[in-house]
Amino acid sequence: MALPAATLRTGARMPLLGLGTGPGSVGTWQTSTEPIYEAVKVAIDTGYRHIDNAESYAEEQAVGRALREKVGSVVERKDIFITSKLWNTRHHPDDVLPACQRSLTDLGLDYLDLYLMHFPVAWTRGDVYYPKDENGRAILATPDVHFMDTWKAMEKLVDAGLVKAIGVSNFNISQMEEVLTNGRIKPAVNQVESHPYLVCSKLLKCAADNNVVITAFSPLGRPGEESLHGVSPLKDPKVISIAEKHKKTPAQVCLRWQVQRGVVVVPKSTTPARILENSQIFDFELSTEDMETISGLNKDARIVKFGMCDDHPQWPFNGEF
Ligand SMILES: NC(=O)C1=CN([C@@H]2O[C@H](COP(=O)(O)OP(=O)(O)OC[C@H]3O[C@@H](n4cnc5c(N)ncnc54)[C@H](OP(=O)(O)O)[C@@H]3O)[C@@H](O)[C@H]2O)C=CC1
Ligand SMILES: O=C1CO[C@H](CO)[C@@H](O)[C@@H]1O
Repeated sequence: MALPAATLRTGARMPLLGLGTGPGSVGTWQTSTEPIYEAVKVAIDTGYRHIDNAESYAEEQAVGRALREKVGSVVERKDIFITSKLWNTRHHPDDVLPACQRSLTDLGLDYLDLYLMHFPVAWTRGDVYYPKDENGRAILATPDVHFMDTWKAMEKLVDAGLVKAIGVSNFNISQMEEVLTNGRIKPAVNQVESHPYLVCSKLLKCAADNNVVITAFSPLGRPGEESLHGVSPLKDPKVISIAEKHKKTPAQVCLRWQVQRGVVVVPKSTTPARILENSQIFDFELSTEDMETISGLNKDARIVKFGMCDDHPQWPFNGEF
């Protein structure tokens, strides 16, 4: 099964559907990486050809084990799209190459298809992923590292052939424009939170005008953690009604709405039946009216806010998306 793909500014094809491997809200994390190892194998057997990773998920070794079992037998390396992300504690230009090399080693790869700057905010250097002070605030980098300095170090990863494309994540419109204007290499992708309650229409327009592909993270609104964040697009009566009309599930409707407007989705599941369910979104079409109804549900409701660093000048969520 060849899944539909977006074309990056590099000419590479990025499958519109990928498997998320992130650990969910801080505080809910599982200690075992076995579910992700199993999920990646199931996903590849199901036909997924895109896996979304990050150093900070602490799951890249498990993903790497799964890839080693599948790449070369079930799928060729060139036919699978692997993303990783540079974490907030690795923004110092001297830390960028080692961080990328570590992800490559853990994933067992000699190149990444896409490497994203995970957030525009630099935290203090070191191996603690969530460095916090006694008040629970993130310890910021001192001196600060501006994201353009980090970006310049990421450009060198492309020059060195370690990554095929670079991009950003959680960058608001003006931050994305800053990289577009000042970067020698322009960002191929901006990965942001998006679901029917966080539609990001202005960002999508700006991205389309500038040849940036948008990836939606938390595309299902992280069901199961609603008590923590109160965002439940899968329970929205209009989403449910559209799903019933198409004999699909609310999750499939949320994912279809994104891919039909050209947005890449990376739903996470470690449940084989849901991994399959989330892939069955290319055999039906939403009407123009369905698309508009879903876009009309926007509430600018954000799950991933990173309030622990909202005092940083580059904290993105007071800007436009
Ligand atoms: N760049 C960034 O800053 C961020 C990136 N991400 C990326 O995006 C991915 C997805 O986002 P995430 O926050 O995990 O949220 P999602 O919206 O993908 O929700 C994941 C949750 O949904 C459940 N689920 C999956 N499929 C279904 C379904 N068909 N019906 C009902 N429930 C379902 C899963 O449970 P189960 O496993 O039990 O099936 C899991 O608990 C992450 O894994 C990560 O790769 C996420 C957050 C931030
Ligand atoms: O990428 C991510 C950023 O931080 C989140 C914390 O809510 C992670 O869980 C997530 O997967």
